[in-house]
Amino acid sequence: MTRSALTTPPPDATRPRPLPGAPAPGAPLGPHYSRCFGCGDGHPNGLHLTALTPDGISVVAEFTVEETHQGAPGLAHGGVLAAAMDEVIGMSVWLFQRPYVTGRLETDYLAPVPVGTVLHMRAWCNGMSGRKAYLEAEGRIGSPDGPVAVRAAALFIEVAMEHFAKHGDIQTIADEHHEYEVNP
Ligand SMILES: CCCCCCCC(=O)SCCNC(=O)CCNC(=O)[C@H](O)C(C)(C)COP(=O)(O)OP(=O)(O)OC[C@H]1O[C@@H](n2cnc3c(N)ncnc32)[C@H](O)[C@@H]1OP(=O)(O)O
Repeated sequence: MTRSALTTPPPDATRPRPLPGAPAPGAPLGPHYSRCFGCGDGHPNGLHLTALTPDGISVVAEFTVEETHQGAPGLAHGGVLAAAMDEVIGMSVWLFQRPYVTGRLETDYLAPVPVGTVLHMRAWCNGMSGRKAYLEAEGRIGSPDGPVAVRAAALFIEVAMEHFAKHGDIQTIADEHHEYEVNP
């Protein structure tokens, strides 16, 4: 992965461990918000990623590239692929039970991704330091061992729940996020 210093963990970063209460290995991860463009099952034209964690600290997910995801004829749009990578990385940082947002996302496109492809994605954390989490993801064509089409590195920043309460409906957040105590 070609990455900048901004998405490279500093020497003092710590490796995350599975937290008590992490989803059981292999159990499906539900959407963090039903209207989320990436994972929401109530979104009319979102990406509808489906995901699980094999180990409580990383996530594997599948994204089926549809006609509505095209950029060039028959091929996935690069921004849509970046959104899918952002989402799977966001799902992985979600395992640490603190609210994070994307600060920076770097993406390498290695091969075109045709409509009809199931992109097998994997995201993991390379280190955490203070409010910063340094994460990485890859997307493989057709199977978990298929050719790598996309790689991403990201810096996520921990925020207070007020970050979401300012523009979102706090009751919806409370209803959908039992992981967090919501005190707007
Ligand atoms: C409960 C529901 C969960 C839903 C999850 C959904 C997740 C998402 O959809 S994320 C959406 C896309 N992302 C966003 O909208 C984020 C928009 N950005 C922001 O809100 C702010 O810029 C935010 C929160 C990232 C940082 O602001 P703030 O809290 O004031 O912190 P700030 O002091 O600027 O930065 C903290 C540290 O991060 C670094 N940093 C912040 N942004 C970046 C960046 N883009 N690149 C590199 N470093 C950065 C700063 O340099 C600083 O470093 P240091 O502590 O070493 O000086």
